[in-house]
Amino acid sequence: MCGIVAITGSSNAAAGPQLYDALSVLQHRGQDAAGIATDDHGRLALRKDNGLVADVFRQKHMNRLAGGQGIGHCRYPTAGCPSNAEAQPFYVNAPYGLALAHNGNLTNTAELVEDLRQSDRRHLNTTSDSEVLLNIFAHELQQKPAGTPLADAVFDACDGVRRRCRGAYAVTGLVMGHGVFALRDPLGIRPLVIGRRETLQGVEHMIASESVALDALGFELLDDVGPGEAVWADAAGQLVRRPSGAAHRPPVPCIFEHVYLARPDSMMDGVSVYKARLRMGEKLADKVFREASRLGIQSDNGKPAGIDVVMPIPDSGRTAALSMAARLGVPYREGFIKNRYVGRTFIMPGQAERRKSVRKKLNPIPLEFAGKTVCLVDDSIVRGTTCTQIIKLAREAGAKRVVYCSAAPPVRFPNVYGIDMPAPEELIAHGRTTEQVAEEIGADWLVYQDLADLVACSREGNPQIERFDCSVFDGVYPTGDIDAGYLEGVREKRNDAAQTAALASR
Ligand SMILES: O=P(O)(O)OC[C@H]1O[C@H](OP(=O)(O)OP(=O)(O)O)[C@H](O)[C@@H]1O
Ligand SMILES: NC(=O)CC[C@H](N)C(=O)O
Ligand SMILES: [Mg+2]
Repeated sequence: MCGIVAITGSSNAAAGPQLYDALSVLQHRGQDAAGIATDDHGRLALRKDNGLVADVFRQKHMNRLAGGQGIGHCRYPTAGCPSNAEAQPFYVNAPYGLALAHNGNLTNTAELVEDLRQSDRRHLNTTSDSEVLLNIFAHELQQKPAGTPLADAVFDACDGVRRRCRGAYAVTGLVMGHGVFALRDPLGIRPLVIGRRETLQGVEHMIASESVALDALGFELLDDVGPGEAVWADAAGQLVRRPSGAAHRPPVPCIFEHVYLARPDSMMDGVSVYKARLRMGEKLADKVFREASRLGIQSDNGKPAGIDVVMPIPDSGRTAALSMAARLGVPYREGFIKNRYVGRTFIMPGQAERRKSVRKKLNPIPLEFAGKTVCLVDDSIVRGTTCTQIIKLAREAGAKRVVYCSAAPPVRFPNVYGIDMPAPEELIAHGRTTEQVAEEIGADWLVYQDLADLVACSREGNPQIERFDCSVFDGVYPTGDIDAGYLEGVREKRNDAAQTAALASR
């Protein structure tokens, strides 16, 4: 995942600062690089670099990011390399001058690179799949005869992208001197929402990965961009939408957005992430009741499975822990305090950095642990970096027993749609039973959510969604183009050793 955004509108005299604010609200989606491109009366202003939003943009950059429309991106690298050359937005000067920001991963990049070089005679300067996507779009737009109304030409170019590109893509783009566009892949794997704001000067539109960005800037959530849908918005406040043939079908969104990636205060495809996480906690409590009775776990304190307290693993474990504690009828306690200046560890590149950061990020309050059976609740266990260290900390702080609960099922399969889980052997649950994972992480008892329950938690938010991308849990890749050879290629290119080497040479 990455965060993407676009803003345009009649009264929008200063898109730059607003894009900056939107990106800081989307920071949790990508901490590695950030960029903004604005249309300063037909002249492109672009600033991008590795780093957090607050570090990449200095006042002098903001002064240069003038103009009333533009796009922004914060990056979590999941394809190509972590160099600042692959920070986004990408730009090509023809036709019109185009900039593009992408969330997701293409799954046929190698073939597209060949086509772009051989048939389309286009130059690619990086290893980024997003640069490929921009060049496909640019080539398709270039094919439209002069005089075609621009929104139609952009929509036809989006048809071309859908025809040629496979995988997951939520896109915002800027057509210099004209307007902004957005596109979501035919399954709608990655999220994208449209917002609208009315001012005395007219109507403005914003398109963003998550609705929290709209909230923060005072835009009203109009709708989600539908699966396969293309959207055009211009400085005159016009919004035009072209649903794809598949748009009347519900999306197949990535369920991991609801588990971990998205902020809880976001709405995605009609689902409140917060409510979905509350339901996850309730279902997890039900699973604890079921498993405790199946395994005959005795209680020595009159509470379910003898659990004295429920504690969240900050931040993303918090919502599920809250409702789980209530359902179990057990006190909820904050046993770990988070250092607010350390970002998310899972989306950091490189395992060494992630491991160091967990300890810098979380510190226990010993009095909450001494002599107790503690139930630690996290949203998910992926590589096991967080839980292994946390359980050790809980024991050092005096916990008598550690029950570890994951609001998501075991993550056993790689992700190919824009989450950095490339190598199955790096996933702690890969090839291990729940009991073996418990032993590996040092838990006395480990409880995972069932997949059917997780899906039910998300579906309850929008029953029209029939299917989610649950590939990291069940190995079913909804785009239908992923085979063992492809997965092996991803593993080879992006395993931890390969990424550590790439980071060292960045
Ligand atoms: O098993 P692992 O490989 O450690 O991955 C899972 C952990 O990583 C994430 O936390 P993170 O620190 O990224 O973000 P958060 O503050 O939003 O919880 C997630 O919430 C889990 O705690
Ligand atoms: N996670 C993402 O959405 C990444 C976008 C793009 N594939 C990149 O690696 O830069
Ligand atoms: Mg976490």
